[in-house]
Amino acid sequence: MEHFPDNDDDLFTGKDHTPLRPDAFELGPEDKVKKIEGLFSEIMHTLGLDMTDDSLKDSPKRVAKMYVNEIFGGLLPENKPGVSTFKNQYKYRQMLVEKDITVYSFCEHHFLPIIGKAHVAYISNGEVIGLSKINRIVDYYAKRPQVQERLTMQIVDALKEALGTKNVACIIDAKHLCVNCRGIKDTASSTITAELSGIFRTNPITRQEFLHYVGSHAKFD
Ligand SMILES: Nc1nc2c(ncn2[C@@H]2O[C@H](COP(=O)(O)OP(=O)(O)OP(=O)(O)O)[C@@H](O)[C@H]2O)c(=O)[nH]1
Ligand SMILES: [Zn+2]
Repeated sequence: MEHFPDNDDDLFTGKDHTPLRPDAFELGPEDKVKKIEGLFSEIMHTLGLDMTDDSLKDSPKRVAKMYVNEIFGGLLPENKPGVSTFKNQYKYRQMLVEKDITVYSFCEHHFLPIIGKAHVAYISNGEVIGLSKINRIVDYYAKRPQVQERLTMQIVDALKEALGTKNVACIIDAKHLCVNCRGIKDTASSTITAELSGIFRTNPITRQEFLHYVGSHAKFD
């Protein structure tokens, strides 16, 4: 079955995709920490917690710092990793796959963790990228309130832009704690998303080669 409609999804749009307000960066990181600290203290107080308790009193500040600088640090453009490329002087013409990249993200519906693996592939158009930069791109976009579909597309878009090729693919297999530990409480299920661009979308042999390397049994055609 064809899952990929023939539209312009191979084109790099330059869009970030995360729904940010135009004034998203009017407050600097330090002011954001201060504001979130006050708001989170209010949440804890409302839950009935004694905010003078020695163990609890610094939690709002801890949470605020963690939100702004750590788990949602990918909302700050200055944290976007530099992805300088260099010439493919070794003339390697085959697929490169960076597999089992750790994904720690947070679901934007419940603000609970999404934990899994990303597998990323590209075929060089003359430019190559340092391997660790692929992991860094995954981590940058993961550190936002996310849905897995958008995260997968952002990784592919960022690599298309950096490498100047549309021959990029990403599969993410992740557990959503909002599904595992609350709501339906299904601890076994995980979610697979696949963004396949260029030849990974149009050529079933290239697609199967990628799936073979990452050990996926999923069928895409
Ligand atoms: N498409 C998509 N859905 C997600 C993702 N992460 C969480 N969700 C789902 O978002 C949905 C939110 O549904 P709602 O009905 O508004 O929220 P809810 O009442 O908390 O839903 P339940 O989890 O079913 O209790 C849930 O079905 C979640 O499983 C994601 O990355 N992608
Ligand atoms: Zn959720």
